[in-house]
Amino acid sequence: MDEAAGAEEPVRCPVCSQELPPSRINAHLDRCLQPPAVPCHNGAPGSPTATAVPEEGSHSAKKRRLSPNAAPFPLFHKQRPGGEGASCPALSASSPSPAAGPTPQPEAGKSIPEKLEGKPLADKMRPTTLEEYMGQSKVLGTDTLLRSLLESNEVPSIILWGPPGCGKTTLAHIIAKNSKKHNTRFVSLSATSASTNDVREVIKQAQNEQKLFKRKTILFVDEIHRFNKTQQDTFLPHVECGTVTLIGATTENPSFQVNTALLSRCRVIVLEKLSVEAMEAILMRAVHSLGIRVLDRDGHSDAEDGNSSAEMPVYIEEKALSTLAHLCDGDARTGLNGLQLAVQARLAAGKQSFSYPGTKKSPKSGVIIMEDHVKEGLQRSHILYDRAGEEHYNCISALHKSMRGSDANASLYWLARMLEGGEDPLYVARRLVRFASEDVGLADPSALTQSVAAFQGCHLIGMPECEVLLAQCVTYLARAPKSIEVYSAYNNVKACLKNHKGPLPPVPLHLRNAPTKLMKGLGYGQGYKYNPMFKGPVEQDYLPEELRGLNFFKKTH
Ligand SMILES: Nc1ncnc2c1ncn2[C@@H]1O[C@H](COP(=O)(O)OP(=O)(O)OP(=O)(O)O)[C@@H](O)[C@H]1O
Repeated sequence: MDEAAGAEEPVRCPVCSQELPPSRINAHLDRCLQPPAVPCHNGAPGSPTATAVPEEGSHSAKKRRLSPNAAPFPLFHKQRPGGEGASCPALSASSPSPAAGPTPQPEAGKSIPEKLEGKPLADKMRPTTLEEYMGQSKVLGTDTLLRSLLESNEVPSIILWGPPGCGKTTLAHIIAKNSKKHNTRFVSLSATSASTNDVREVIKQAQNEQKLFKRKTILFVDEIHRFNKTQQDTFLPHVECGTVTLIGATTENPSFQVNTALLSRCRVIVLEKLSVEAMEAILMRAVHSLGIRVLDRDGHSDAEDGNSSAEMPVYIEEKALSTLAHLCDGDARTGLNGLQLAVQARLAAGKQSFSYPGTKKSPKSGVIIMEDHVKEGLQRSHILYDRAGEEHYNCISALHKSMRGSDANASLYWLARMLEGGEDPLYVARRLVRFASEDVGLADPSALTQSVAAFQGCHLIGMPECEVLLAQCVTYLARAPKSIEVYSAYNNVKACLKNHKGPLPPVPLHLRNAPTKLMKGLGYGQGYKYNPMFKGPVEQDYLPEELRGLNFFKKTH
């Protein structure tokens, strides 16, 4: 450490937050770490809100082993929830985060119900290595930039942008685990609940860590788009000077939601919805980890029937896994939670004898999870409504037709089917704007105002609050008088243009603007009758000569 430079700037004790000259910090730290607890609080017990655990074998780790009852050292051991120094829920820092632990293995000796206890299956199955991380080969494939940066531990500041459950948090944890090998701290914040002070606190600790132990800090900010401009600005200088390496995760387009200055200092990594194949691999890994046997179409199990001492073997149809992989819309959390619910529900139903349909195989005894059970295991919304598939189009069509038929009741039903199924409210709102013009049209021009307002309202407040805005607008549109006059007339004009043979007729000279002398000389604007100058109706043609007499409002298809 540069002592001379440090002498000018005091450093902060990560234990008690006291500011000290750098020359005194080591002695002070030794005192702070002495067992029994030496009160070195400066009136701010547990004030640092982030926690981290030291590297095995590091100086501080050894100290901790020597003094198990030492005063809380929030930088170096996990805080107890609710206890003194309990961390802000928005904030956690770790080396051994759940993700940084060992690869989830079938917990030997435990029954399936026991394995399903506690944390959600999706959390238990969170990959801890790039090898276990499925899909996303475009950004993480063998020859990609990100992969080589990660392998050389050159982690740049990045923004991970992708839909829910596609693996943003998981990737951040894998990066953290990888960096841990190179003596880097990992701190995570959730932008939904962290305050600007929390951010400042993390940055102060990162500065101290750098000064005292030359340790880098990776700061993971989940849902970074939820931070306001001031909060995002707080990171800026520290990202720039390398005090923290920022990994932000967002489901929203960062071009709109992340400050331009911050964005320009980060690489944006676009993660995609997980493919069905990746989902199948994720589910298969979970099924194997739980010790569930997979039955193929012929009723063959991937484990020998007689080789297990399990009292109640659990089977799952291959088809059920495939359906789950299709229905969860590339969201691994939804898929794994759906699997968990299906298994738990079938376990609760108890052991049964079943013969596998369509085969001559002898009946099996145990628990079987079939396609229908998996659908039940998924949230009901995911069964009723497959956002990516046909149901999306079926439901929007049903909504449109119900409103056109002025059936407010049915309209609300289809609206709810979509929203409860996780449809993007802005997609529905955009369709309503279109409907207001296409089907209500001039019979009630304020329908357009209503629907645009509903769209903006949805944009402002998001789900679930915006559902009532959409319900109001849908009811308004269903009850409104209908007119397709403008819609049909415009279609007639488009058809006329499309079917026109030869060059399009020129704009009549009298309708042309004549801003220059030359144009005037060419006859532009000549003979044009300026309507306000006339008391009564003005006789004047507005269509090109060859189209005169054509009435698009009357013309039928
Ligand atoms: N690429 C992947 N490979 C394997 N498992 C994955 C992958 N992506 C996600 N998962 C599983 O899904 C769970 C949820 O993923 P994760 O928390 O990383 O999603 P996310 O993109 O951060 O979602 P959100 O935006 O909702 O926070 C993980 O715990 C893990 O079990």
